[in-house]
Order: sequence, then structure tokens, then C-alpha cells
Amino acid sequence: MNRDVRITQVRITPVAFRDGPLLNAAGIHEPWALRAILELETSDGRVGINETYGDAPMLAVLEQAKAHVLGLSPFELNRMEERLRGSIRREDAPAYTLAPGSDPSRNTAKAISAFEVAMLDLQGQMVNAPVVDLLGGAVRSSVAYSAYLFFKYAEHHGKPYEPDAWGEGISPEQIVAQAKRMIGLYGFQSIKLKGGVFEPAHEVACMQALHEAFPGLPLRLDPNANWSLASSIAAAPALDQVLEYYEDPCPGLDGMAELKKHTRLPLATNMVVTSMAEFRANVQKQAVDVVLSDHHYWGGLRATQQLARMCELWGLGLSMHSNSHLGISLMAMTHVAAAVPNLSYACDTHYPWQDEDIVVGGRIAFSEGAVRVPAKPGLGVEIDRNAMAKLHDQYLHCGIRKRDDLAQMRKYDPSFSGKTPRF
Ligand SMILES: O=C([O-])[C@@H](O)[C@@H](O)[C@H](O)[C@@H](O)C(=O)[O-]
Ligand SMILES: [Mg+2]
Repeated sequence: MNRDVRITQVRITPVAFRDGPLLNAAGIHEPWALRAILELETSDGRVGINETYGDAPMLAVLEQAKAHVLGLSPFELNRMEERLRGSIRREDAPAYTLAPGSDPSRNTAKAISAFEVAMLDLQGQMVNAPVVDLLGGAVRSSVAYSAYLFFKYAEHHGKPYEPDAWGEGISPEQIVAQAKRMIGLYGFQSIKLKGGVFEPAHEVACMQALHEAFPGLPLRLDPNANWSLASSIAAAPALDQVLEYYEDPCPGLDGMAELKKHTRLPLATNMVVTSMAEFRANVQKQAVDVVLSDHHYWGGLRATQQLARMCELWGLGLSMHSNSHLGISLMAMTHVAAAVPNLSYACDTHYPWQDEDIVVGGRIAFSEGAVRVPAKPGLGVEIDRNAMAKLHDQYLHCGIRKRDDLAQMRKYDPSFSGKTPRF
């Protein structure tokens, strides 16, 4: 193997893909979701790839990072981290706050993650090994994901394209029908409902309907901190026999710590433990039991492994968070999830809501709700150039540069306040 290989070019291509009219605590998804596709070219003609956030502030961060990565060997991950830690500026406050993916305080971690995964893809190609082997090897041959349900409208405001096949998802019956369709298509063996949209009583009724329709299947509810502490405490007894974990019902670590005193349910989060500083605070306050990892903002695949060790050390459970994403991210999630022994829950993924992708073959396949860990070198996926050009063209024309679920919701309901917690 030639140890003198260097990164000679960095390409960043923003793409936009159709996304459903999915409701959440902030408002509603816009018709187009954004991602950035990263390509690192080497002196020996290889191309390492990755996918990350594609909003304008993140594109600016990636542009800043570029110069610091050029000239590195794909094996110099620590040097890359050191350089990026010393060079990424903070950006404006985010417009979208449900997840730290858009929080400027995570910019360095997000940039490190973006380049780390593409460099690992290159390493894998060079040593002829899948990324999971570079992380110590697989402890499972496939990675289980959960059916990620959303309350939703039947179509987008202004109908920018034909409505999707999922239909409306508001009533308990419609939510059960959505779960049946998703499980029928993908075989998932656990279910998550994105809540924080309607009165807690309605969301609890939906969970109970799911519990009756799928006896024995692990269920989760995630109101994204849109319930007050009092509402979260009041809803807990009805959810006691139904949920495997209660994800971010109320705001703040102190809120979650107080809630913990009133419920037997394990509490989970991707909102209040998003960095090692918050991890330490959580250990002190004994608030949250399960941390949802996400390599995109935790600083990469190796940082996710470190987080897993910390969870093991402190007796915390580990699960995995997701935003709207394409197949390259799904493969990166699958490699790291396969390398983490204590990943004790099925991972979240928005992938079933995406009907477009840029990977060769069109779609990543699920079997019984799980993705097989690829044995091919690197990430094990390649870019379909025509598909990427189409999604880049959609980016150029979609008019969205920063996710704004609140503004989108105001198109349906101009009086929508967006104030949280709303219930
Ligand atoms: O995309 C959404 O609507 C989700 O609410 C997402 O933004 C959250 O970050 C996420 O899925 C979560 O688990 O909190
Ligand atoms: Mg969540």
C-alpha cells in the first residue's frame, strides 16, 4: 500500500430531495430536505465519500474546513481533528432547534464527522476493508432500525408535487395504518412516534392504539420537549406499560431529572445530552437513562464509539438519532452501529420517508427491519452521478437554504406561535 497518498481535492455538492409533510414540535417539514455530499479525491485517484447536513451555515463550515484537509493522508484523522478544532468559526444562531444538528456550537464536531467518515471510506478502499473493520470489527452482521412514524398531512402546502402514498396521519387509526404500511414494507420490529404535535391525551391514545395493534413490539414516543414538566408527569402512568423509553417529553436536563422522580419509564434524549459537557451534567443529575447518539454531530464514528464506552461506564443505554437523510448516511450509521456492542436499541432512521437517493442501486435495502453491514471496502456505497446531478438541480431550484419548519407551518396556520412547550 502506498503510504504517500494525499487528499488533493475536496468537493461539496448540496442536494435537495422530496420530504413528506411531517409534523413535529417546531412545525412541519418543508417539501425539500437538504444534505451535502462530500467527496475527497486523492493523489492516487480514489474518491472517498460522505453525507452531512446541507443547510447554508453547514455549507459555510465545510468550505472553511476544506483548506485544512487538503494535503493530509486519509490516515491522519487525529491531525484533521486538531486542524479543524483550531479553525472552525461559530455561525449564526440556528433557525431550527429540535436537534443539535443545526446548533452552531456543534460546528466543529459536525465538520470533523463529515471529513472523518469520508477519510475512513478512503482508508477502507486502500486497505480493502469495510469501515466497520477499521472501527474494530462488527459485533453484529446487520443493524436493526425502528419504524419512525410521524403525524402528517396528506399533502404539502401549494402541492409542489404529487402527494405521497402515505396519506394523512392524524387519528390513532391512521397512525396504526401508517405503522402497518411501514412495517409491511421494511419489516421493522420496533416503533417510534414523533410527538409534540397534538394534545398529550391524543398522542397517548395513538401509543395505546399501536400497543394494541402490535402487542409485544417495543414502542417509543418523542414529543421533542413540547410538553411541560407537569404534562409529562401526568402522561407517564398511561405510558408505563406501553413504552420502552420516553424520549425528550419536557424541556431541559433539570426538567428530565425531575420527571425521573415521578416515573418508572426509562428517559431518553437527543436534546439535552449532545456533548461530553452535557453528558457529565447528566451523570451528576441522574436525569436521562438512554442517550441517542448521532455521529453527524457527536464528532464522527470514533467519537460515537467513545460515547458508547462512556454510556457503558455510567450504566446508560445507547440508541441512535436521525434526521432526514440519504443512503450514504444510512451506511455510515450502519457501520458504526455494527461496531458498538452496547447499542441496546433499534436505531432511528427517517429513510422510509425518502423516496429519492443518490446511491448506485437506488435504495439501501432493509430485511426484517435491519440493514446488512456491507463487506465491500470503505462505506460500501457509491454515488450514482446522474442521481446526484438531479438532486443538485433540485437544490438549485427549491429555494430552501436553511430548514425552517416554523415558517412552513405558518403557511397553513398564520397564527401558529411555535412557542414551546405548547402542551
Ligand atoms: O425531523 C423531525 O421532524 C425530527 O423531529 C427531528 O428533527 C428530530 O431531531 C429527531 O428526529 C428527534 O428524534 O428528536
Ligand atoms: Mg428525539
